[in-house]
Amino acid sequence: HILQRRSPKSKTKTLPPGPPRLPIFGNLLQLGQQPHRDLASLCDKYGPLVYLRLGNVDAITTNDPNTIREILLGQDDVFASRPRTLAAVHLAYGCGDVALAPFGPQWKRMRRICMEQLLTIKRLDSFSKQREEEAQHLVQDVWAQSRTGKPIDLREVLGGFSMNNVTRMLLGKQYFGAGSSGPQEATEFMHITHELFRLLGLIYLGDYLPFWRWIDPLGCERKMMEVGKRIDDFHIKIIEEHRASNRMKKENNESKEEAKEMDFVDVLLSLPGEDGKEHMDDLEIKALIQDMIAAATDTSAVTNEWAMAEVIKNPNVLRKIQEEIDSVVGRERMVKESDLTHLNYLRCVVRETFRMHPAGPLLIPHESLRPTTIHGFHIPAQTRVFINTHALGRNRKIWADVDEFRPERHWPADGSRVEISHGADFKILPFSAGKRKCPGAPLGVTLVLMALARLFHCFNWTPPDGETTIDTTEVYGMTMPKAQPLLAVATPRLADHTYH
Ligand code: HEM
Repeated sequence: HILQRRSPKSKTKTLPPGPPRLPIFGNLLQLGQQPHRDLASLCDKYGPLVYLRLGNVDAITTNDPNTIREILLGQDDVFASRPRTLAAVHLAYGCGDVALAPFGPQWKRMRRICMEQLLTIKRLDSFSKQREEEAQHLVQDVWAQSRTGKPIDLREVLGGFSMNNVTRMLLGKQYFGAGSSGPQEATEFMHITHELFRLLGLIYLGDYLPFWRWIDPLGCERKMMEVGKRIDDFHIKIIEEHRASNRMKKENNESKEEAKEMDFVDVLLSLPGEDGKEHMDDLEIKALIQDMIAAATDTSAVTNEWAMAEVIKNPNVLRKIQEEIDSVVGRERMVKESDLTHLNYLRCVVRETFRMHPAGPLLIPHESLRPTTIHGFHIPAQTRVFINTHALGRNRKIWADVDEFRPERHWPADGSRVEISHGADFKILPFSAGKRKCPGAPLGVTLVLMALARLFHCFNWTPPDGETTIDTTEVYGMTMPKAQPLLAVATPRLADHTYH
């Protein structure tokens, strides 16, 4: 399968194998509505490392653990950049954030703020009470809905759980429920966030064919600008509200210095800026607010919905999860965060969910900073890298019965604690690895385990009346949700007093 290709700059170098391409479009038209599946078929046909030409952009894709390890760890310094896509420019403050920023001093500074100021163990611990309240709110919401006997929309319930956890930590307020500033603001906020994910996930032709931007028949770029502006209005309002509340606190001599009282926006407002400036630029603060909301909410909500869908489809798995929680926690109290490390079978369920439904099916695309070589093949500078984690989890060379949801396959022979966020073998990669790996993995894992533990401990779950199974069709996006929201019937399984 090794095709000799000539790149304009390096006439004799051999690019990795890949499909034949059309003039101008290259291989663009070979990617359809499910690009992760199209890219997987190309790996089946051409091998573990495939070269594509997408319009005027060089690209590679892989679903192979050793190649992924080489890209993300072995050559981390070459592949740690991001492409400046139009969505990133219009929706992430000109790539001034962390997640979509090209490699360089600005990304390093923003990433350091994330790691050393926002997502520290101490800071995350300081929000454990809020997370506990949100878990209780989730159970009570489902309990109240279960009394009607009607199917519950789990997408709505789990989306609210993730969003509330994130906004309480980030903004100090709940968006859905008693602490909300009003249903209209919450709905608008949720709507605009969904629109943001949709646009960030698009493979927009204008990124690959410059002439396309002149035509833009669906008005994509205009839409990106519109959404970017509406989100910016939200961020401006958030910052103004915080400044006003801090001024009032100062006038009343109240101090917010205790770390446990500071939400993320307060922390950012208190940090010095670059080059000796007293404060960070508002643009940087807005970009970080944006990243925290975008990176934390949908990823955990989508993972929870998939886990619930697969478990409801597999009643044996549900029974085993419940047996484990009953034996570790009992039936007289709710699951607490400190229980989560002891729920090894549930941890296998989450690992299996990530194998089949990774929240970032192509991670966030990486880009090479300079020319390099992988497995002897030439990779030009500025090559876009699609690490196909969806296809990695379904790679038949490394997994058996890939379409079966079987948590037992992750059970460690020595009975040790099941690791969710990383694994040396690179056979699943839910949070990536290397310089760009997810800095929110510990929080993400906690949000996922907690919601699942509570919902499986407190309720029995069945598909809606008349339906024997759960549809697991997916729809491609930056995170990849089920095509249809998950509906299921909940029946309380603990004594009434336990729920209050
Ligand atoms: C189940 C939950 C989550 C999953 C599955 C997940 C997964 C990912 C993945 C796959 C990436 C891309 C890595 C790469 O391109 O190599 C990423 C990046 C990122 N995630 Fe998460 N994530 C989750 C939760 C969170 C949370 C809770 C936060 C923060 C509060 C967060 C913040 C970020 C940030 C800032 C980046 C960009 C890192 C960079 O480019 O330097 N994530 N995440």
